[in-house]
Amino acid sequence: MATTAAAEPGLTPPESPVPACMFAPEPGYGSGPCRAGRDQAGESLLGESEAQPGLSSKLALVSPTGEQYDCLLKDLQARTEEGSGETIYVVGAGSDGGDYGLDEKDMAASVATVQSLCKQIDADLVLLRERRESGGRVRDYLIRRRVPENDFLEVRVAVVGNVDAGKSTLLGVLTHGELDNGRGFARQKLFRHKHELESGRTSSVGNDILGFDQQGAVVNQPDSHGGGLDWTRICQRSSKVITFIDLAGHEKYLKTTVFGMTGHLPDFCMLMVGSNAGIIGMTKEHLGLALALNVPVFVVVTKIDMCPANILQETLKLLQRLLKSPGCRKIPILVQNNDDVIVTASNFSSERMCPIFQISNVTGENMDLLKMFLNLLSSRSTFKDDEPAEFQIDDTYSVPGVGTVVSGTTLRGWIRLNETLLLGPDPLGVFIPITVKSIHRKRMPVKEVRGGQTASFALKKIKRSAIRKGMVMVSPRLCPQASWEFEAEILVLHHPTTISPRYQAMVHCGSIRQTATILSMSKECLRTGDKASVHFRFIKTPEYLHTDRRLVFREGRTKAIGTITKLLQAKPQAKTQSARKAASQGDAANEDAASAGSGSQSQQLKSAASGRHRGGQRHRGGTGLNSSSSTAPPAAGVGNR
Ligand SMILES: Nc1nc2c(ncn2[C@@H]2O[C@H](COP(=O)(O)OP(=O)(O)OP(=O)(O)O)[C@@H](O)[C@H]2O)c(=O)[nH]1
Repeated sequence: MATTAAAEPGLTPPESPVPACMFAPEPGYGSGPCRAGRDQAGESLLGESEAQPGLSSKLALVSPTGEQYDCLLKDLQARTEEGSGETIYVVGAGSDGGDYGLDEKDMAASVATVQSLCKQIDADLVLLRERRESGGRVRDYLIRRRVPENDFLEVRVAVVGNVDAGKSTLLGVLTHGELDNGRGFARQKLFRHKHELESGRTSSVGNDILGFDQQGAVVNQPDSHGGGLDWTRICQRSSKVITFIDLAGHEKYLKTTVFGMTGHLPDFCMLMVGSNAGIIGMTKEHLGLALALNVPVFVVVTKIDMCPANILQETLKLLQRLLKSPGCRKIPILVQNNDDVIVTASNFSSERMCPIFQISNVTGENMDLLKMFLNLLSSRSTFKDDEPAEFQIDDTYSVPGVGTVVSGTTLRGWIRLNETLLLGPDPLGVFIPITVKSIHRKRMPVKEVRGGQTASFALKKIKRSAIRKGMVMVSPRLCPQASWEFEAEILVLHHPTTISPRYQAMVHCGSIRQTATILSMSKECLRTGDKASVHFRFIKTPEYLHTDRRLVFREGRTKAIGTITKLLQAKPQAKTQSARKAASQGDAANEDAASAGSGSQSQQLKSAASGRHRGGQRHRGGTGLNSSSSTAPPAAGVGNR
């Protein structure tokens, strides 16, 4: 990964930054799914008649006919669905090539129409900006659907960057609302481990939340005594919650950082760069990782309060050069005002645009722009109501008085309280039935979660030692199968010599993190820059995989990225001692669950253990049964800081 991002600086001459206005948001009614509605509605809607302007005109919202109104409504519905519950809507700018802007009367009539549309879909309208164009005023609105009580829109942002770039400090400032003193004051509130407090280095994957209300105001309020955050209160008051996945900047913790980027499924990646230090250490590595996983990146340049102007300019120049280089192919945009925020946020999920913020955690300069941008980000995950549930586990806990708790991300479908899902695969590839005892979203008890949302589940009658990161809980409808072996198309980003069969490295895929051996490949050997189809085999336990999922394959300085193309069932192999041990532990855990289970659940369990839900076969394997070292989260906190 470093190679993709790293090799190019110096090759591409620096160019002047692209102005944000080149990417102005599309007019509220001029594009997108409305087209279908318009086509159905026929020519009369598209065509501009003397009596009634068409939907592509800037006057479309002034006094639409019934038919036009229905079409506008359909369009808005589709757009809010696509934007996971929200969209940016422009009033006063048609897409018919006419001049932009409305006079006061037409603007008032148009806004009344949009308000009426919003009422129909139970959404609110928030004015983001108003500008003057040749024909009058143009306004950008945020339209956000109201969420039911105890629900909120969720966006995950991975925070990466080199040591001392100011990651933890920025999160402290954003989530606690107090500026830093330049000597580590703000980050104190976030540290999880004693050694992190002493060294100031982040070593594990941390979670912090920032809530926005329907109007876009931050709702976080640290309590006046301990300075802690009441997550439940934040979630109850928020219509959108940003979860920051705070990842370590030090090379020594790169494995954890990769896990955070693959396993926690971020919607976006916030790459932090210290303006005085520039693009050093792990910056390119982290950028390369985000690119490899197709996660859109925005950059936050910190410490502008203490950086001489010429050094800041140099850092920005190198950053833009790096982002534009053939390995990245991004369009860097320096965000300088509210207009730039709106334009970049509306186009951000396109993956190509890369907004750059310049902030100070000490003076708070430009912090409002960053907050506004975060409020406008929409989740990239799409959700279909009828899909079978799938949840990937990224951590396990033993919570006193509660029992075994797993945290992770719901990939699709609904998961409801007291529902029975299949948990697995164990070292034998078996999935066992498991009942969801309670559900928390950001420490808040809820009755259900759906695709795209992170959650923690307290599970009935299972020991924590029987669960490991990378396992899944899925709907029985999926009849899950575990795979020991798979094929992937991979690209070697870096290897000091050549890779050949029998080479072993760590595969990261979602929350799966396990060493795999290369059994065969479509080329004799692979060097940096080579692409090939490669046949892998896990060394410890089979895993639940999907085709088309991205993976990262790495060991030391060797890095490759790829996509799974085929799942393979392996032939049985002689059981080794470690496999026997793992199997016996697995069986013991299953028996625990079985003996504790009652009635139909034990029955189901028997059928599962007898191989009904068994994927793969009996194979050699390691102890696989959880060496997870996570500790119980404090109090009711389940799965989060
Ligand atoms: N003057 C100034 N100091 C800052 C700013 N941001 C962070 N700092 C200081 O920079 C130091 C490092 O900040 P951290 O937030 O610990 O850096 P980090 O990127 O989280 O580092 P790791 O956790 O080790 O990856 C701390 O002493 C902060 O007080 C800023 O904008 N201005």
